[in-house]
Amino acid sequence: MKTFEELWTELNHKAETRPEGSGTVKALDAGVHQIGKKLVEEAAESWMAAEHEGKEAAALELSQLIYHAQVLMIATGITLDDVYAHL
Ligand SMILES: N=c1c2ncn([C@@H]3O[C@H](COP(=O)(O)OP(=O)(O)OP(=O)(O)O)[C@@H](O)[C@H]3O)c2ncn1[C@@H]1O[C@H](COP(=O)(O)O)[C@@H](O)[C@H]1O
Repeated sequence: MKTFEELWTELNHKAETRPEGSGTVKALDAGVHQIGKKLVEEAAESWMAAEHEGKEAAALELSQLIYHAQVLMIATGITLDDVYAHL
């Protein structure tokens, strides 16, 4: 298990060190357009799971939505503080 901030630290480290086999590095190389498509896909899957599949399935999809949101932030140079400023 990891927290939002722990995932953020891990993904930024992956982006900096670019380890072999990292899905995050692959996603960043694919670019903002592809990352955005995954974000929308996971948002839709979160909605469908919440409405039809129950809490556990919805939690899984939401974790993937958070992951892709963080990847999009890294790809565009948006920091946690940039986002937190709007909460
Ligand atoms: N939390 C996640 C996470 N959530 C989702 N995903 C990615 O999102 C995909 C899920 O999308 P789908 O459900 O649509 O599954 P899919 O259609 O089979 O996936 P694709 O074919 O579209 O890749 C997964 O295959 C992963 O590529 C994640 N990839 C990584 N993480 C975390 O990020 C960390 C770093 O990952 P790497 O960069 O791969 O080392 C890991 O330790 C994990 O904690």
